[in-house]
Amino acid sequence: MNIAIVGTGYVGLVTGTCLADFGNHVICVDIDEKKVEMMREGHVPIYEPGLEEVFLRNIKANRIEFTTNIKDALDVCDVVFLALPTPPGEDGSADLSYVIGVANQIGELMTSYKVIVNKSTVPVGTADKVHEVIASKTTIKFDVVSNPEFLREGYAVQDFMKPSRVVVGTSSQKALDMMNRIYKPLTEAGIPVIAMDEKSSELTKYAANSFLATKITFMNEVANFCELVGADVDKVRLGMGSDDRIGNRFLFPGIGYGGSCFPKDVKALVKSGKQENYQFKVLEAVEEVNQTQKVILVPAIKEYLGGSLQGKKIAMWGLAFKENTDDIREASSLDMIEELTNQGASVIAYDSAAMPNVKRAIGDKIEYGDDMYEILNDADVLLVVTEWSEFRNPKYEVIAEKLKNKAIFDGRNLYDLEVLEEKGFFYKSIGRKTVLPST
Ligand SMILES: NC(=O)c1ccc[n+]([C@@H]2O[C@H](COP(=O)([O-])OP(=O)(O)OC[C@H]3O[C@@H](n4cnc5c(N)ncnc54)[C@H](O)[C@@H]3O)[C@@H](O)[C@H]2O)c1
Ligand SMILES: O=c1ccn([C@@H]2O[C@H](COP(=O)(O)OP(=O)(O)O[C@H]3O[C@H](CO)[C@@H](O)[C@H](O)[C@H]3O)[C@@H](O)[C@H]2O)c(=O)[nH]1
Repeated sequence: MNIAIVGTGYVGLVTGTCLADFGNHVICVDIDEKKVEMMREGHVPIYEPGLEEVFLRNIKANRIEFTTNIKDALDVCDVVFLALPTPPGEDGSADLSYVIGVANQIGELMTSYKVIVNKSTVPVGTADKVHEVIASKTTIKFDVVSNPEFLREGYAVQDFMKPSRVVVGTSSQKALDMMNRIYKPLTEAGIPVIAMDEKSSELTKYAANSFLATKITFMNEVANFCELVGADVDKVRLGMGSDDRIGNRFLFPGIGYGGSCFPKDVKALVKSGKQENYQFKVLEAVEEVNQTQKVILVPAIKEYLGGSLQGKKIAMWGLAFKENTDDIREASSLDMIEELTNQGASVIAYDSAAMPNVKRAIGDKIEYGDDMYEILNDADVLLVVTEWSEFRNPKYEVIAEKLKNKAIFDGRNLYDLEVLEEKGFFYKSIGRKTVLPST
């Protein structure tokens, strides 16, 4: 099948590359000329482990091409996926201007029947809006489908190739048949395609992300309570998660959820509720708790350092919102940097992937280092922010030798309490006993 992908970011490029790998001919469209040029030259413009190999394989097989001209794609493709940004507007609702803008272009330029598939995360009713916009520009037949994407950054290719399900929202049997053809390689591997109406499909995406954000936030509150009563959240997590009605995944407490999706999607669902005079009380609380959780270690560092952060130097391991990505959107690192520097501390950070993005965002507000151990020189304490594997088994002797104080504040619970106790560190993590040095 000939497939167009409009918007070649995380979702679009992964979708396009994987659909090409299923044997389709894919044309990727993006307005960013630099990005298109890079892709034409065989470079993946985003940091996504595992993507380059599949990308290059399909370029070599001439199954994927790139253009800035949407007309080129519309002339030859039967199915047009929209993978466009839907950032939060000023009031928290999803900004649909990219999606509606491209819908207008499609209406003006299409010359034959098309299935327009919306992969962006959009509020309930967007498929109807897109339908209206296109229909106002053309008399040619078309269908609009909602097909939300559930991939995670850092695991995007495996999530696309082996999702737990594919959700397809459409009221057109013809469009559903085409979607079933596209996803046949997945259904043949036992992955269900769940068909439903457009609105239910659109809401499924927000409900899934909001539920996962709630699950994490609930565990963060349990962790905070564990600290007050002397329980260990890791044990509570195992005890709870073994009940398969609860499940072990997304129960890891930490320094709040970030990224380009959970924060914006929770906000957008709260806003959609308000527009219907409905108050999502649980989600409002989730947002509030998450904001506090992101900086929860700052007062602990301040207390450890004698009640003031003025003139103190904090070494930070990790800046990305999670491991395996260079993405810093809504990353807890940024909230902590803001809070620490506002209180007079300086920060020196190391992250193997996210430093260029942080430099672009906040420049020399902090210092950067190329070596995870060198940034510890003369720092007062170590703050672990992202769960990159390279931080999991560090050289404790080097940390102890370089830091002014043998103190680690860990937002990801990476280390064993017993090991840190034996090594003589002060060690504060989330929802577990604080390890105090014996002397
Ligand atoms: N990033 C994720 O992990 C993820 C996962 C699931 C769903 N989503 C949703 O998918 C959508 C896209 O997210 P993303 O992270 O891929 O965004 P992104 O910002 O990485 O990519 C969007 C791309 O669209 C391009 N673009 C903008 N306007 C355009 C236009 N008029 N024509 C052609 N291209 C245009 C941009 O240049 C950019 O390359 C959002 O709604 C997001 O919420 C994202
Ligand atoms: O047990 C957990 C799991 C995650 N997180 C945090 O939650 C955030 C989001 O993590 P993750 O879900 O792995 O990353 P995303 O790439 O943002 O993926 C989410 O957002 C995407 C965009 O909508 C969806 O497609 C995915 O299904 C959904 O998992 C990060 O800050 C993580 O550190 C925790 O604190 N504890």
